[in-house]
Amino acid sequence: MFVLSSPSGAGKTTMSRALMAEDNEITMSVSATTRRPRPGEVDGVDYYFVSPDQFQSMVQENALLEWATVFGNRYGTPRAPVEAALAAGRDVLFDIDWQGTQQLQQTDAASDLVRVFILPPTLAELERRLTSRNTDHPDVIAGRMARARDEISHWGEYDYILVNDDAETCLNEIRAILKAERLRRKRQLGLAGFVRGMLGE
Ligand SMILES: Nc1nc2c(ncn2[C@@H]2O[C@H](COP(=O)(O)OP(=O)(O)O)[C@@H](O)[C@H]2O)c(=O)[nH]1
Ligand SMILES: Nc1ncnc2c1ncn2[C@@H]1O[C@H](COP(=O)(O)OP(=O)(O)O)[C@@H](O)[C@H]1O
Repeated sequence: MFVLSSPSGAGKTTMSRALMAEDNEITMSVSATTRRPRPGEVDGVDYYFVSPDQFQSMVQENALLEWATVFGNRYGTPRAPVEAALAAGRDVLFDIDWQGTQQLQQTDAASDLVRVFILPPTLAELERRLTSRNTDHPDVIAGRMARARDEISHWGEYDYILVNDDAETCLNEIRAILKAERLRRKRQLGLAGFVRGMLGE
């Protein structure tokens, strides 16, 4: 379970899309949200766009692995697709905030979790990226900047911290983390059999 968190605008979506395009062992967890779609966002691909009532039903049916309120909207991870992907031996990529990360940390799957936090090079650059993304009203951008300090204050709860200055460098660092974490002994299923076979036991 590979988690990417960052203040809004630091580059999670950019990194997630690049990773998904090149790595076919990982499945993106598509969150449900009550926020409205941005131009170009596709229902079922970027998010499941749901009403507040639909979201509340998902909470009550225990259909979400974790959920949180961010910028006045509700966001949550549908449980079934994640459990199916993990059961099939696939890795799962989560673009979720610190609240969701803390909730995953409290589940039985905590030892499966790899938590990566992406920092912007500066707050001024963060604001520039939010503005140049051209997807949010200035009031919304101001709200996201106001929350950035709060989000950043949780950096100490993550396993890896990256500064997304140059996008390609940051992507390379993410690839390196993923590679190393996949090589951990506990994640190499079938290794014991491989070694037994090699030793002729
Ligand atoms: N806890 C939790 N946070 C989520 C989920 N999906 C998205 N988020 C977070 O909600 C915040 C806002 O996401 P979004 O509206 O797409 O804005 P953006 O990240 O600036 O593009 C980001 O910090 C996301 O990581 C989720 O399923 N659970
Ligand atoms: N390393 C980078 N250098 C310059 N611009 C970047 C970089 N990484 C991302 N961006 C741009 O910044 C904006 C915000 O990135 P995005 O991935 O949407 O952030 P998040 O998902 O964390 O909110 C987008 O317009 C994206 O193209």
